[in-house]
Amino acid sequence: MLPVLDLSVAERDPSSFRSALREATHLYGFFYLTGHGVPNSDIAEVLDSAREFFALPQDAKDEISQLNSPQFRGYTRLGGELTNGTVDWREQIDIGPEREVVDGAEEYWNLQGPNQWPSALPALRSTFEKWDRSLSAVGLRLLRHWAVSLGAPENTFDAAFADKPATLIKIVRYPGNETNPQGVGAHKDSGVLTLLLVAPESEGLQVESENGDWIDVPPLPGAFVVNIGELLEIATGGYLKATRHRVSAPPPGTDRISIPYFLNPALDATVPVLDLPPELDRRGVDADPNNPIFSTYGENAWKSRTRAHPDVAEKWHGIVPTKGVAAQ
Ligand SMILES: O=C(O)CCC(=O)C(=O)O
Ligand SMILES: [Fe+2]
Repeated sequence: MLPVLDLSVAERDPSSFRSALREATHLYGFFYLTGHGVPNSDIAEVLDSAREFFALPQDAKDEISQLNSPQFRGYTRLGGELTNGTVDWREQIDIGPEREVVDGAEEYWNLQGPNQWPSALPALRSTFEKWDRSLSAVGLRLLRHWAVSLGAPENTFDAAFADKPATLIKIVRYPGNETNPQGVGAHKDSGVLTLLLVAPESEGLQVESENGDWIDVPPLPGAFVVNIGELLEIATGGYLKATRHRVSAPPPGTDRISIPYFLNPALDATVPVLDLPPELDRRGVDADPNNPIFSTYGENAWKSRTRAHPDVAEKWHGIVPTKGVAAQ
């Protein structure tokens, strides 16, 4: 089982929390987080809204189809997304920061703009705006602990997130089925840090271990599953690992609901590369020719968004993305 870290311990004993954080993300790139302070009632509210949305008739969901959005926001129906060039069997809403479109935008600046909200569920917007505030606070706290645990000043990562962080929230449902075993294919997250909320009893997430085995990650009540993204791997020269993970489709007659929260810096931010203390080994960043990792967040995001949603990329941007890994 993955390590379980209790963020409330960080208040009274920061150094043991930080060592555990560094070790868990060096060894696994993943851990469960308890003691995060997000109330159970907020957790229940986002999970209930997710269920309410997915229970709407198909045309009420398609009202906010991602195909309407040059910024890759809104609803993707079953079968509308690819990872490793293979179809993922999940439906989802993508929500980002609510900002003005950039005039004459090129490449990754095309990711900035408005969300689409379903008229059938007007409360969804305020529910997820509140969720964004709570989870960004948890994520930024974790980043300060990571910085210190790696021998850097506490505020090392603050600047990249201070102005216009490009957070992405997904609300996802994987229906059980017999024909499409890939809920989402194996991938690394492209940003800095992911806080994943999983509905109780929603199985299917697996994380790749050092020796290539896949470890099951069942939900732990009240805990987030936390993992690091490619930019923290870059920032630490590979000392911290962005680990590949995947979701297999649940058994027929059941489903999986999950809400990943991707804490990302500003689109044009470059996450600082740390000078690690000599005892921490910079084992190098994974070099996968199918998955170049860019140090500017927007470039990394543009790579994964256009690969995961080639229909939006082609319709609005006239591009046929290069093949490769992407799940966001
Ligand atoms: O749905 C999940 O539990 C994980 C989803 C995921 O890994 C992703 O969307 O990047
Ligand atoms: Fe992921």
